[in-house]
Amino acid sequence: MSRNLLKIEGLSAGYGPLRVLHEIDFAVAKGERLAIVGLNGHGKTTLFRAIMHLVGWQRGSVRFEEAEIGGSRSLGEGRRTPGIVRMGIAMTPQGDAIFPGLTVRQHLDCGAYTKEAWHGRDARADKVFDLFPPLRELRDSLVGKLSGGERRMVSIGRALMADAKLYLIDEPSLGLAPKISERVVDALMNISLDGKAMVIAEQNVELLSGKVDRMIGMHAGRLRGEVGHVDLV
Ligand SMILES: Nc1ncnc2c1ncn2[C@@H]1O[C@H](COP(=O)(O)OP(=O)(O)OP(=O)(O)O)[C@@H](O)[C@H]1O
Repeated sequence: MSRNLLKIEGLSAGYGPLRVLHEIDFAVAKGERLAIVGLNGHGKTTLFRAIMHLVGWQRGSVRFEEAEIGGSRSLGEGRRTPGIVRMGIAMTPQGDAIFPGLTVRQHLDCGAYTKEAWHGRDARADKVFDLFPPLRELRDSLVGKLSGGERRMVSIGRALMADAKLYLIDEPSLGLAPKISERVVDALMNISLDGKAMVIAEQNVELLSGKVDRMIGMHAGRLRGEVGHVDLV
């Protein structure tokens, strides 16, 4: 049995004629918290979107729990987005993708996508409230009325409602004041990953430095190996 939850080999992806990712290789082990760090526009979001099968095109191998979910047409079931979510990958998209007219609790319920997650949604919501205490009070508030930090908590909380084994968190600090970003990141570090894993895409390296297990740099659609923050620019 492999200790890798996710293994990516030779992944290229893009939109129409634009190639954004170039032959990416990396793996994420069970229990690991990994950061993909790089400046805006270098392909972090596209990497997450390729894992979820949401890019214009992709080729190469993406294996999740040893099952192929990558893009080639010959690879069969499990490679379309709903199937990938059901297999156990949950993404918090960049910019939150919230619905202003829904309440906090309604958002959380949206994330309970699988049958098991839906049946256990009250207990799961309770765990999200333990992780993000301000949301407990705000459970019946419309998300459109919340602050940026509270909305980020809702967006991350929604991903935690799925019955997922791998969490992809895209730019948790985006648009937030430094203190709030730190609070959000601390919460991410407190999520228990027993047999699960988390990948965080971020451009603020300082925020994650010393907190995640491993950091890989991304530049112009290529991974640059493990980095300290000095190597990144
Ligand atoms: N839907 C799309 N159609 C065409 N080009 C796109 C699309 N989404 C992203 N791109 C292009 O792909 C490149 C990589 O963008 P991507 O969003 O993956 O980078 P990123 O590192 O996540 O940066 P950011 O934090 O700004 O999202 C950019 O040149 C961007 O303009």
